[in-house]
Order: sequence, then structure tokens, then C-alpha cells
Amino acid sequence: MATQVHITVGSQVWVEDPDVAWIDGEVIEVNGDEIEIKCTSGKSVVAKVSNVYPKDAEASPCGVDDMTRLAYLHEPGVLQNLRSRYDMNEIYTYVGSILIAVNPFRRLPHLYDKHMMEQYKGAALGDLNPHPFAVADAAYRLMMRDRVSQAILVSGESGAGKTESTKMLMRYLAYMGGRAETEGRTVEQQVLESNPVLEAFGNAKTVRNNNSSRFGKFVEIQFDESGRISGAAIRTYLLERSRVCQISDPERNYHCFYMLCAAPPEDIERFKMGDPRMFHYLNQSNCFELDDVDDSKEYLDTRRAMDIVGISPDEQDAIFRVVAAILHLGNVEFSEGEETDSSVLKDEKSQFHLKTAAELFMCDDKALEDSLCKRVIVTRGESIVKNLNPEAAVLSRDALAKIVYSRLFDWLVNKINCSIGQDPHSKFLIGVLDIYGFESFKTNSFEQFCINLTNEKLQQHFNQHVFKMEQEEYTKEEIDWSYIEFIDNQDILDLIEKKPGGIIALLDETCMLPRSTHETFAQKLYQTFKDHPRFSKPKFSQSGFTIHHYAGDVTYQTELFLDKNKDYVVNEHQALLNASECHFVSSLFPLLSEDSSKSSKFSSIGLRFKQQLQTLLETLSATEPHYVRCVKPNNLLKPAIFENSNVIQQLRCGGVLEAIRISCAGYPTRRTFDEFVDRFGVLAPEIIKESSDEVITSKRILEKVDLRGYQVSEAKEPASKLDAALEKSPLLIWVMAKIVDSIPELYVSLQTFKAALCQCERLWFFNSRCTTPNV
Ligand SMILES: Nc1ncnc2c1ncn2[C@@H]1O[C@H](COP(=O)(O)OP(=O)(O)OP(=O)(O)O)[C@@H](O)[C@H]1O
Repeated sequence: MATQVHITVGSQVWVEDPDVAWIDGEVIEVNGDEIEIKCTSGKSVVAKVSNVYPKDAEASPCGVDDMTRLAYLHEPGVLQNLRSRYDMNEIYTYVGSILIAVNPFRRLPHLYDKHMMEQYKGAALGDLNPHPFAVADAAYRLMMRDRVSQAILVSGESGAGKTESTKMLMRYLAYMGGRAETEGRTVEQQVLESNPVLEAFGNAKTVRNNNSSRFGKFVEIQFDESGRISGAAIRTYLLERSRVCQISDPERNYHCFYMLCAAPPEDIERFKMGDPRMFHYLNQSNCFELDDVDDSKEYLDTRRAMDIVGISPDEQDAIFRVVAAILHLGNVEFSEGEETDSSVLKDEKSQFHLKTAAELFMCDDKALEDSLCKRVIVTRGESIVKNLNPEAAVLSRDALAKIVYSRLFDWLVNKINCSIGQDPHSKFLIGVLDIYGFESFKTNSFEQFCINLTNEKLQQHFNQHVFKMEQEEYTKEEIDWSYIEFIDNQDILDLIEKKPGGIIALLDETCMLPRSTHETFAQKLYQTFKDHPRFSKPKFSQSGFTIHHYAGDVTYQTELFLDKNKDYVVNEHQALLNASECHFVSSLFPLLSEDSSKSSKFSSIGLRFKQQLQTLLETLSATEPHYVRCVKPNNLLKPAIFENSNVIQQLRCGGVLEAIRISCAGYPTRRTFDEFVDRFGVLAPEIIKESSDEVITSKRILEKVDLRGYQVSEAKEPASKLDAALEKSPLLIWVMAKIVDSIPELYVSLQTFKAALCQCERLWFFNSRCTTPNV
């Protein structure tokens, strides 16, 4: 993204800084390719010319609301712009049609009220301040105009604001597509109320976010011919199961557990609940309450939302009974039994919790105990009962808790989908994707591996789209564009998901082999990928592996890969809960046919996830995509703190800088002819006096400075498809003049200007609708 400029004494520049990423200053000395800079912070820095970027000395302190209008579209320029806007509570900024949303960590209700929605209705993208409503409005109107499905892809790291943005987008779409007066529950109401239900069961406090969604979500809102919402479907991806049994301080388990512990007294009694501190699945962490969250109110709100999405009171009771049963199950402990490698319930307390769990599951307590402590092994037609030692019994208990919870979550999603209903006649939809961003922690396991695969796939989709848009624009304007290149991450995708031979395929193979371990899996990976440029073995690890992702290197620990990839229900658990007297519980574990119960011994979570992603990508590729990139300005989750290095890292990972790079490879700065004349007319005042036609004047200014090799398009269409679609008033004439904008000494002398221009590779004038007589 380097911009070639003349750096002289007095030039304003940006230079890299270890603490704040970029720091600005003035060049005080030039020594060959080394320059000395006096920074505004007071310190002096020596840097190579190639490592500094020009600073736009004329930049408005308020920033610009579309970064493609920045004089210099480079990393420090982008950062500075976001920062100055954030300081003024302007949390939204465009990069072309991509919306960047920087989390304010404070409520800004005036931004999202009904009045605001009214304002955005029908306004062209760019006419009003950047906003998720504007993106939703653009999607809605493009859908109505072109009769093409749309998708809004919301991404960002945990806590960046994806779910909040998604809710705003959905609210706006419900406002646009909702019916004025309807009896009972409307589809849009149900779509909106599905959020609190899914959040209660799928969100938890983590170190990164007090209300972190532990699953991915794609909401498809279907519309009829007249643009009214006629149905909706929610697809979810990969709920984090391990959280049900294992949490670390200061995180929490899923919200629903704490809500139930804070339920009204009659419910506490019915569900045999108590203080969250008494439950093992909750007290592994010291965090029980959340600031500003009243769990007892949340419980009632969740119940209300469940009413709206069509979950009956009986079903609600059954759901909370299962939630309570899981907590009691977690308190069952084991000790060594009389036989070797066997286990028994540890004490009276464990007996009490086992009995209570059985009551709540409405199953036999002895059968529950056996399903935790014993396994039936069938060999050559003979059944042998094998005891489990206390450690294995604990694993069995946790496996039961996890499978019950994950089936419960799937039931909720399914129920919401059934009661909202799909419209079989719907012609088009708007999909909103709220999915986990790229993750790289100290310890990365199978979850991070799947999450990062998602991000690789979405990144490829994003790059291809941005690239395609850029190409389309140039083609339309009859401009040569063959010089743009973009990085494709297909090689990483092949490494992970190629069949056969990719990492997921090798993992499945390993899972199916008896006696295989994570070490054998790792060895297989090392052998297969020893020469793969995107794969490496970490120096000091015998079972880890590193993938060189587009967003950076991530080292994965394979220890739990095999376990986490296996999706099967222990036969004893299946039989136990299928026999439950509670219809709801038994419906979570329907009887399997003999064949499928044998073949379902192992099913691969990785493979299923890969297939889900494939379907998602297919859906997305049939839509016109829109992007919202959420940015988390600090890790303290506090307002008014903007950490440069943190933000830049997210812009890199989120593909924003790649989008900018693609744009820079073409004509990054887009200005109207009149703006061009306004800015550069100073170089040829006599020309300005001669003609009032800005196109002619612009061309003559360039002729005067002897610039060659620019192209003038004769295209009469508007530059952007979106502008056309939204019937925006003509945008006058666009100049895409990369080189002209990279001249810092613009007002120094015509000579310097000329010299700089002569270095230019190309300059392109786009002649828009202005040439038509009626404009
Ligand atoms: N536009 C906003 N206005 C006010 N607060 C916000 C906004 N966006 C985000 N927040 C705050 O940041 C928190 C985290 O946002 P959110 O839950 O949307 O993040 P996320 O990207 O969905 O995270 P995760 O991936 O962990 O689910 C919210 O609970 C809220 O407190």
C-alpha cells in the first residue's frame, strides 16, 4: 500500500511506532534514503524513506465518513480517520460500500430510534451518516429493484459488536418489511424475539465479551412480491459444547443456568434450583453475576420471548427442567467401587443430585446411574458389561450433559423455525450473517480450527467480491484494469478441507481407527504436509501444528481434536433418555433404527461443519453481498479508549486493508471533476478563467503539466451499481487520480507537481452522467 512520494524537509509524514502503531511528525532532515522526523509527541525518530507514509496536512480533524475520500488511502490514514471519528462518537464509517462499526461500549440510543429509521428509509447510501440502517436500506431496495436476494455479512472478533449490529439490521428490515396492523404474533416480531431466546441458551460471559454468542448464526428473512416479510429461517453453526461442563474464571456458563437460579420462588421449587454457587458446572468460576444484568428479570423476559416465538408454557417448563437436570447431573461425583476399575456414587450428596436429575429428566434413577458408571460392549453377538472407573464416569457424565444441552439448543432453533414458518412462495430473501471472527489464542483447539476455517472461506468470498466489484466498475467505464492482482487463499482451504488428504479428512480417518491418539494424528499431519507452505510443525511441540492463515499464524494443540470431532451419543444415554416419561426429553433422543445406531457410532463434527459452510457459501453466492466489519477498540470493554495496534490488527484480519489494497491497486481516490479543479486549479489559474466546463478545465490542467497516459471514459452510466440502483442523483464526474493525490508539496511549485505527475503510471477520468444534456 506504499504511496510513492517526494519526501523533503518540512513534509508531514506517518512513521511506524512500537507503542501506538503509527505516529505523525514533520521531516527535519533527509539523508539519502534515511530521514529524521520530529514527531508531534515530541520524540525524534530516524526512519527509511520507504517506511514512512505521507500525511494529509489538510485532513479535516473530524475525518471523512467514506474513507475512499481520504487523500491518502493507507494504513495510518485509515486509522487516524477512524480514531478522530470515534472521539466524536461517530462510530460508523464507510470504505466504499463496506461499513466499519467501532464498538462504542456505551449506549447511543439516539442513533437507533424510530425517527432514525424513518430518516434512512429511501435515503441513498452516503447521503446520511454511515449507519447499519443505511446498509439494510440499500439491501432492501436493491432486492426490490433487481429482484435479487441480498446478504449482509457482519464480522469481527468477539466483543466487536456483531450481534448488536445484526439486531439493528434485523430491526430495520422488520420495520421496512413489517405489516402495519396484524393480529397476534407477526413474523417480524417472532424474528426479533428469537434473539433473546437464542441469547439465553447460546450466549455466555467470556473474557472478551460479557454477552458472547457461542454459536454462529445466519438469519434468512423471506419477502413476498410486495416486499413484506413472509417467513424466516434461522440457521446456527457449531455451538460451543464444552462450556456446559467446563468454565474458567472469570467466565460464566450459558446465561440460562443463572436465570433459572434467579427464577421466582415457585419455579425455584418446581425445578429444584438453588444458589448458583452450589453447582459444579457454575462454581468452577467465581463469576456468578454480571454488572447491569438482573438474571431474575432476564428469566421472565426470556419466558416472554419464548411465548412470542411460539414455545408453549408446557414446553418451556420441560426446557427449564432439562436445564435444571443438567446442573444437578454436574454435581454427581464418583469414587472407586469394590471391583477394580469400577465406580460408585461418592456420597449422599451425589445420590441426592443423581436422584434429582433423574426426577427432572423423568427417567429411572438406577438406569441413570448405570448409564454413567457402566458400558455394555457387544462383541461377536455377546454383550459384556464393563465398569467405568471414576475418571471415565465423570467423562460419561459430562458427555451426557453436553449432548443433552446441544440437542436442547437444536430443538429451540428448530422450534423457532417451525413456528415462524417458511414461505414456500417467497421469491427473495435478505440473509444476515453473524458469525465468529478469526481467533488466535494462547491455546487453540478444535473450535478455533473450525472458526478459522469459516473465516478463510468468508475471506475468499469477500476478496472475490471486492475484486469483482472493482473490475466491474472499470469494465463498465471502459478502462484498462488488467493490472490488479489479489491474493487467493485457496491453498489454505485445500490444506484444511481437501478430500481426500486435507486436515479434516485425516482427522476423520484417525477418529475411525481403533487405538489412535492425538499423537498419531499429529504424526500423520507432519508426514503429509511437511512441504506445504501453509503448514508447519512448531519447534517445541510434539503434537501441535501451525497454519499460516491469511490473518496470521495460529498454532493448534491437537490434544482434544479427536474427542471434539466425534459426534456420537453413547448408546446407554440414548436408551435412557428415549425412555423418559417426559415427551419433550424423549423427543430429544428419538429411537434410531438398528442400522443407523450401528453406523452412527462415529459422525464427524468437522465434516458436518464443512458441509454446513459449503451450503452457506452457496447461499451467499446467490446473493448480492453487503459487508459490516465490526471493530473492538479496546480489550477493557470500556468507552472512549481507542487502541491503535488493536484496531489495525482487526482491520488486517477482517480483510478491510486487503479491500483497500485492491482498491489502491486501481484508482483509490475518487474525486469529482469540480473538486479536482477546486484543488488543483491553483496550478493553472488562467485555464480556470478560460472555461467553465470542469471536464475541459481538468484535462487542460493535466495537459499543462504534461501528463500522458490517462484515459477518458466515454461511459455514460453511473460509476457505481449501487448508486444506480438507489437512483442517487448524478454524482457529477468522478476523477480517479491516484498520483495527483500523492503529492505533498502541491502548493509548493508547479515544478514539483509536474515532476510528481511525470512519475505517474496512469490517471483515469471517469465521465459520468453529467455529460448528458439534461444534467
Ligand atoms: N452499537 C453499539 N452500541 C452500544 N453498545 C454496543 C454496540 N455494539 C456493541 N456494544 C457493546 O458491546 C458488547 C459486545 O457486543 P456484541 O455482543 O454485539 O459482540 P459480538 O461481536 O457479537 O461478540 P461475540 O462474537 O463474542 O458474540 C455488547 O454487549 C454491548 O455492550
